[in-house]
Amino acid sequence: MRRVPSALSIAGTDPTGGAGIHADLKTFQECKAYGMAVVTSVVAQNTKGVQDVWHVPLEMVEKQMKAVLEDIRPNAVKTGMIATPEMIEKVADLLDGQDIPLVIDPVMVATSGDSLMEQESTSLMKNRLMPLAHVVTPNIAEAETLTGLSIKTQKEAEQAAKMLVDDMGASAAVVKGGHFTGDATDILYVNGQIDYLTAPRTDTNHTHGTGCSLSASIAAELARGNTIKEAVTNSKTFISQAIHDTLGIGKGNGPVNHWASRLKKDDILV
Ligand SMILES: Nc1ncnc2c1ncn2[C@@H]1O[C@H](COP(=O)(O)OP(=O)(O)O)[C@@H](O)[C@H]1O
Ligand SMILES: Cc1ncc(COP(=O)(O)O)c(N)n1
Repeated sequence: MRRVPSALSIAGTDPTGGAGIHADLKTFQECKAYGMAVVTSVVAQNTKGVQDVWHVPLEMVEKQMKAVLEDIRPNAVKTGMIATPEMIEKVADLLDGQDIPLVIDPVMVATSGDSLMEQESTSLMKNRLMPLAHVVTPNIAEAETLTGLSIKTQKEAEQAAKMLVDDMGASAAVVKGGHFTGDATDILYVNGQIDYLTAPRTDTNHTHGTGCSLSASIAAELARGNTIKEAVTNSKTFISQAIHDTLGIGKGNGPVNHWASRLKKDDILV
């Protein structure tokens, strides 16, 4: 019998497979963790945008989480889209005290610009979820909403990362620089130290699900027993390859290539 680490995603759906739990499960598999998923919201979306959202009733979110947790103890958990204040509270209550490494991707807006979180959720995200986070992974806009800072420079992104940890209680923060210009530089703040993780920017609009996939990779790496710094560094390599080796799927902002690192030329259909 083989033993593998397991990782759980608590997030919304994307029927085109590029973002949300679909991206998370693909990433867990690629990053060698057994993948599990609790659905928070069913989202009718594609690479062009979000058409509709249906929130799973609270008691069903709770039942899904309990079904997993009473049977299989995940080695790491990640949260993605948790849209309403009530759902944030419920998820936080169920994760509090579990002592499982937790990655929080504070999903607020899709790549298409459509909102995925109610505005009233921000304070609960800050007060209830953030203190439970081993790693929180906002993009620039999300970091601005959480900290109230205006982030135009990397120094300001550093300041936001420090606030998320020193003032809001996360153990580590990665402020992602995907929406800056120039190299794709993410700022990691952990153990009182700032690190810059830089990759060349790929000239593409196929970035649907980049944030989901990066945070899922960090969760899988933590599940495998890596330190936060190792997990974030390895995940940066994973996402950079997945963005660079683009698939060209969909009519809008297409998904990343989760199996880029092992895809051979012959596997590509033309
Ligand atoms: N065009 C790109 N080329 C290379 N890396 C990118 C590109 N766009 C985003 N990234 C990287 O993808 C990850 C997700 O970042 P970002 O796009 O900012 O998050 P989100 O999807 O949450 O908006 C980060 O590691 C970021 O640096
Ligand atoms: C269900 C769901 N969760 C998250 C995102 C954001 O995706 P991205 O990683 O592009 O920010 C999304 N479009 N849909």
